[in-house]
Amino acid sequence: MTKQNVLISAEKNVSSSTLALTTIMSKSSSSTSSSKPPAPQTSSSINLAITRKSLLKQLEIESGSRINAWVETMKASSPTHIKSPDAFSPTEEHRSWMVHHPSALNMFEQIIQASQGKKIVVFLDYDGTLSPIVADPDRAYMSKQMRAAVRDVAKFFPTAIISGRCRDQVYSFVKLAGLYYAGSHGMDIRGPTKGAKCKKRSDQGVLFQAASEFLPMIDEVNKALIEETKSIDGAKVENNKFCVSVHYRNVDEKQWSLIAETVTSILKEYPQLKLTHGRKVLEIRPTIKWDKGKALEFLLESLGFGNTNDVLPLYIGDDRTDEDAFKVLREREQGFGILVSKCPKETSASYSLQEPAEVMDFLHRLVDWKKLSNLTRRCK
Ligand SMILES: O=P(O)(O)OC[C@H]1O[C@H](O[C@H]2O[C@H](CO)[C@@H](O)[C@H](O)[C@H]2O)[C@H](O)[C@@H](O)[C@@H]1O
Repeated sequence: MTKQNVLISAEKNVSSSTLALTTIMSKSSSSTSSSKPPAPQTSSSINLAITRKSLLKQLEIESGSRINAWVETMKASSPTHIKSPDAFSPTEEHRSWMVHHPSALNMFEQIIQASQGKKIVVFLDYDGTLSPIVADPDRAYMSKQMRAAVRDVAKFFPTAIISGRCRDQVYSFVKLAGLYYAGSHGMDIRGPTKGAKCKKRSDQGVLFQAASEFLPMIDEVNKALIEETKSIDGAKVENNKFCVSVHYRNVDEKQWSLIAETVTSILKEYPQLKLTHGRKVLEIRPTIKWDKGKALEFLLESLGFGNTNDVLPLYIGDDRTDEDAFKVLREREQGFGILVSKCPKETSASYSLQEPAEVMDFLHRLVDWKKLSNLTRRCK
């Protein structure tokens, strides 16, 4: 919807407010009609015109400032607007951030120390964690080396991938059967399918779907978003089954407010859906209380670690939506959140890694440590 359309719908609202106001005014004038002469037509019309004008102005300001707020957040969450620190000369801000969120590679010994007597469970986000961020979401492939690292980790530790993407899509990138997959921001969870020969792989082993009743609504919104954004150059709508992503990475920044307006005006018709921010993407999701943090808790429960301290969950992710999982770990005082980021960011994670390459190093170290400790145990 264009700005003009937003104003048209605002005007519709004003018309009904004005109508209500007219009714009140005419009621109050009729109740006093016996004692007072009706107000002259001209003054009433002038008053109404002024009220209508100021209401319209007010609505325009409110709608405009809401869009501005969205655009500001879109800019703030876009890497090009964040000053990327030089790895060799980090800024003061970055240095002090690193004090609070040190590198998980440098803190590896401490992490292992904390895992003594506990079972490590590994949770991994996909985009920006296992695969580098690229312009085309359909081509966000993970490297063979990364796949091998994840496969090795899954041999030694229960491992889950929790992504904003549709579960089947993540599986088509990762292609590893021995893992748990939680797609659509954790709303669609499937267990490992290793060894199973089933044609309908995608339906097999489904453990939980938190938002099945939203499927028709998500489909409808997806179609509306495709239709309304098709004239915006570079915009891309991705159907993630229980949620929808509207990408603006390839949209000219001057058009970002148009994207925000279009999406928010469609969502006005769907109060059961909410809008959140990702990396140059607007994400439309059901308002249910389910997120990556809930998915993490669900998976721990399914693995038999719901009510025990014998577990050390490690969650590695780069995005705002991963913060829900980092918060859960903080609240449970269990395990560690590891944020993948080159820039200082507000986060509930304990540690940091700079990029997917460092994530791969971290996974290798976990595997090497486990192999060595198994060997040492056997030799005793
Ligand atoms: O939870 P995640 O696995 O991190 O998924 C979050 C979103 O990731 C994808 O978009 C992001 O990665 C794209 C490929 O690198 C990039 O082009 C886009 O700008 C990023 O926002 C995915 O396409 C979305 O559907 C996910 O919600």
